[in-house]
Amino acid sequence: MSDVFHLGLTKGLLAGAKVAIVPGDPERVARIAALMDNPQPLASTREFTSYLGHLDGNPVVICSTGIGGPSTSIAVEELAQLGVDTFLRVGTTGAIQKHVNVGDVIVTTGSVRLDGASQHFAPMEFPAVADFECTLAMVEAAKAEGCEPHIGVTASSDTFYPGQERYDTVSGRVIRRFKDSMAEWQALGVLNYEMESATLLTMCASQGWKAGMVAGVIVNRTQQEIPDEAVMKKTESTAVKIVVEAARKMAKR
Ligand SMILES: O=P(O)(O)O[C@H]1O[C@H](CO)[C@@H](O)[C@H]1O
Ligand SMILES: O=c1cc[nH]c(=O)[nH]1
Repeated sequence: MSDVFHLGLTKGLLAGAKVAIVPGDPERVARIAALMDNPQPLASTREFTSYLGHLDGNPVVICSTGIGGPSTSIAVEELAQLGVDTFLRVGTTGAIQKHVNVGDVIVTTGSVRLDGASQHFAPMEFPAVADFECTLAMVEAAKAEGCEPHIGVTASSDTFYPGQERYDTVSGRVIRRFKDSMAEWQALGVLNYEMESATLLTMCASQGWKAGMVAGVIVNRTQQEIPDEAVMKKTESTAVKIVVEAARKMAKR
């Protein structure tokens, strides 16, 4: 029987893992686990697919969050209930700065809280900030992988379309709040859009857990809206290698 409400996991299944890798996409979980020793599937419920793997003998759990803050908040809370205290998100992302290329990697130091879920954990004045050690581990792993990562602020939105100011929709419009919002984030030096880091980083920073975030750039919004499949696969695979090496380092502590 599961020890938690949604994930279908028990403390025993996690074998004492303190570090979790948390991608959005459930299909990414097995690909991450394949880079570890003795990968074992654990559970699959709703958007939450989980595996256990080992890095230098240390257990690391991989569990997908699904898309967006609400399901991310469930995955993070239940993994913490099972003893995890360090969360490394690996995702895909849309860059908004001209100098950030498709195929590049972004390590997030903090997120603009364009979500709703993070406000259930801390008031808006509280920063969605990444843990320094996790961030350093991500940056060092990226460099070891031969990437010079972009390091900075991410806009993290509850919605893929209006919150990221996309007009390629059926209605072709966004509400006033988001009109010209991309230009504003660009002017403020924000690097990219994704959908889970505001929730993850706020939850962890406000509860004494560690969290970091790395993402592979699959589109640049100043150039194109639809990603190329082959480029997307390659970029995701680079980000996955980086997060596994960062997890190796964090699991050694
Ligand atoms: O690739 P993942 O981790 O799902 O991350 C990004 O991709 C999804 C949107 O396509 C959102 O979850 C966003 O944050
Ligand atoms: O543009 C993008 C690409 C991936 N994920 C997002 O949330 N936005």
